[in-house]
Amino acid sequence: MVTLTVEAADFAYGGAAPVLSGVTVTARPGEILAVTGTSGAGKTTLLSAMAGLLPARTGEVAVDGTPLSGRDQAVSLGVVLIPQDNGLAAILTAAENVSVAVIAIGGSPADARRRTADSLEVLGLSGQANQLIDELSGGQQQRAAIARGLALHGDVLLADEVTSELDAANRQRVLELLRAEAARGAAVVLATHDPEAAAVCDRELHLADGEAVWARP
Ligand SMILES: Nc1ncnc2c1ncn2[C@@H]1O[C@H](COP(=O)(O)OP(=O)(O)OP(=O)(O)O)[C@@H](O)[C@H]1O
Repeated sequence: MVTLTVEAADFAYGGAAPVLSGVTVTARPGEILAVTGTSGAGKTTLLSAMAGLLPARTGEVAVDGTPLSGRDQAVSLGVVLIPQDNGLAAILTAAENVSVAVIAIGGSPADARRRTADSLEVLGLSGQANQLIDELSGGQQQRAAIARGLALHGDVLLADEVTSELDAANRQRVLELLRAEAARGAAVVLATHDPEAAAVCDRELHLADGEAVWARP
């Protein structure tokens, strides 16, 4: 079980003014932290920084006290990102997308087969396992990306707008799966503009006007 901390951090792209300034937040094991805000408020920016993809201009992002230096190191520390654009390889099947990711973090082929079948099943995608991503609907692709994220059994799970294309039943199922991830000890962060999704999270950090304030500490 690990804790991810963001300490007095500014996040910016290139030489531009910071998107977010003075952000301090902790993602704790066993909890779901909601990151909310309107479009463009900086939710993806914050999750990218938590994933090791965007360095802090000032301040620090750390996992159990180890400052993040890049995505590969974050992966080795157990930080899993389910990106907003799903990040799936369109020319692979749903099952291949999940299996390749499990093998990339050191899983055996047998492990990958088992975790792939399990994670696709809980997301209701067993019947689509061997379909190419290109052949899936937007909501099915979103669920395949979530399956891939769950199959990695991360210590930190960063979920960026993962319910945006889902119907009510699937949204409910995904929120329950995120809760189960927290229950096994993961620190879960959910970026969302959906107030109902945010409401089932343990705490809520709201982004607005370049700052992060606690809506529910
Ligand atoms: N790669 C980038 N280069 C430059 N600016 C960027 C980049 N990515 C995002 N931004 C800018 O950072 C700001 C925050 O964007 P971000 O994607 O983090 O917001 P968001 O809250 O996730 O929005 P949405 O809900 O629409 O996904 C926006 O003004 C955006 O234009």
